[in-house]
Amino acid sequence: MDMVLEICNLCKSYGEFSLRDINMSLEKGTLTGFIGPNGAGKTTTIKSILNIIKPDDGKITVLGMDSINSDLEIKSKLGIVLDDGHFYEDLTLRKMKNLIAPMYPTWDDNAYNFYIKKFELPESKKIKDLSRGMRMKYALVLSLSHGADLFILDEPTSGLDPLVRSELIEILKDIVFEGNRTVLMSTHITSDLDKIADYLYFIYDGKIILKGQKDEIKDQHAIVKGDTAVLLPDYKNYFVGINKSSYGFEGLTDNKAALKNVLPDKTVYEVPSIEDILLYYTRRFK
Ligand SMILES: Nc1ncnc2c1ncn2[C@@H]1O[C@H](COP(=O)(O)OP(=O)(O)OP(=O)(O)O)[C@@H](O)[C@H]1O
Repeated sequence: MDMVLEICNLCKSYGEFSLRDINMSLEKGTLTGFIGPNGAGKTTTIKSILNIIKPDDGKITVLGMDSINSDLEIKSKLGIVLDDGHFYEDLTLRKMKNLIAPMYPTWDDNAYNFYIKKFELPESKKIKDLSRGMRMKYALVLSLSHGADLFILDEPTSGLDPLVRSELIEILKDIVFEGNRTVLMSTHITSDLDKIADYLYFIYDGKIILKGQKDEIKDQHAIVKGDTAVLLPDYKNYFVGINKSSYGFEGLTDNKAALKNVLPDKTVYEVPSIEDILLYYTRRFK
């Protein structure tokens, strides 16, 4: 398997918060969703990958290179979209491009012109006059024009209206489509990942508590509903969490196959959304 990012035992502490033994591997040509509640450690992990902050421990290899020793070479091959955008606000899109292009030996002006048109960006507007969605698209155009192999995006869809969000999601889908480019994106908007993610990493309080192929995770879990009377005494072993009421129970199982053997047919099993999974795990660890 061709790995474009490998994180081994990454640790970083800020006072009471600790990122603990984060391990992550990204396979070329895939899109990985990095999810978790506020303050879980997503941005800290991403900033460690980008060598913006110094980890206390661990090793990060990006595109086969050490993240600290090969910082500049790695940056030239990354597409980065962070919340605190790194553009000169008073420049127009065209002027900003003219400033950035010479920094990349691989810059492709035809690609730039193609994507500027495709994403319908107004080149003569100033950066400060762009909407949030336009900024995201502009950052992606620049990354695509210098031939980035790995796209690292922190909350790219937050604050965007549903139409612009779905447009951006289509763009990200296209980016990985040919199998040569890889995307890691952190997000709170899990419905976006339901549509496009190949892999998921779920971080909670500085620790990865669930990871794997999205389809496998969804297949292994189920939202289960039924009459409380059918629950066996050891039912808790099968559930990540369960809510009971006078109408019956609803819970998330992390072992659908085993539960189906012990609970009767009239119990209902539904495919969980990523949001369901995130909520049940967050409540369990709270
Ligand atoms: N420079 C810093 N100094 C001190 N504490 C920090 C610093 N940066 C982050 N933290 C703390 O580290 C923890 C993790 O923050 P981080 O930004 O990585 O979380 P996150 O998962 O990206 O959250 P969100 O979804 O809200 O963006 C938080 O408790 C935060 O307050």
